Amino acid sequence: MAEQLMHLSGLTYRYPGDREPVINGLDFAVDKGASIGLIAPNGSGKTTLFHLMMGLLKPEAGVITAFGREVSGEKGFKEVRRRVGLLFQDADDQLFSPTVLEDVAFGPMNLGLGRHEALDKARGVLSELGLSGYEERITFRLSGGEKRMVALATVLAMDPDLLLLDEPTTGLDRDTFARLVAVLQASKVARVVISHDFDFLEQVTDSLCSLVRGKVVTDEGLHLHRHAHVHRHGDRPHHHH
Ligand SMILES: Nc1ncnc2c1ncn2[C@@H]1O[C@H](COP(=O)(O)OP(=O)(O)OP(=O)(O)O)[C@@H](O)[C@H]1O
Repeated sequence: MAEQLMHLSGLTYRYPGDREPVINGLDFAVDKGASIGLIAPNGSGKTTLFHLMMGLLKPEAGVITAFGREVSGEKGFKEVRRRVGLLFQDADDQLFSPTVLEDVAFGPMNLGLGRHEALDKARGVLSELGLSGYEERITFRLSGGEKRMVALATVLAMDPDLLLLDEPTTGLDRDTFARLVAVLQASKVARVVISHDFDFLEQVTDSLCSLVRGKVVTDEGLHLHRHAHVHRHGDRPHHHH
């Protein structure tokens, strides 16, 4: 059996005051090297699932195992957050330093790198993402698409073992979209990607799942739907795995 990075079992979560749990007895495993697309309707609980995986929300039931250990308390999730990079749906939740370079260097410094090394690391990642020249830009004045790419840089700078990307293509223009696809295709880091774009998921993941009534489902129908969709609407050459 493949080595598991994370495993969720019987996970249940309900927002305060809600009658129905949005995540309801969910099972989900992310193996080493996995590349999973998560496509499901608005409000089905995708973002909630990511927040549970990061320990930002506490489940009312279920077990989360990460890197071979059951995680429950804040100490365990601190370790999870060092090794799992979450790209938030809203880049403004991710960026807080005055300049782009400071923002991207913050994570590596937090992981214990010296300031000089961390800044080098940050410059390297920015360049990889086509963001050379952005180092001294004022973070909060960037455009939506620029913010999203800088947010991705902050995540990649931490060399995560697992990437959780929440709608990473939102607000990206054609060229930036293509750059994101290229970066993800070149990366070996395990990933779960939330997107409503079948074509994008087809290019950057090798399996698909959905959320139905609070549970992860991986059915063949999804793949049929995907290919039908791509066949009808695809206008780019597709990367096949
Ligand atoms: N902080 C919150 N308090 C109460 N309810 C919430 C909160 N955040 C989300 N919800 C509800 O939980 C459900 C799932 O939300 P979630 O953001 O996880 O869905 P999603 O699948 O990521 O949706 P989308 O595709 O629109 O981003 C929604 O009905 C939403 O209204």
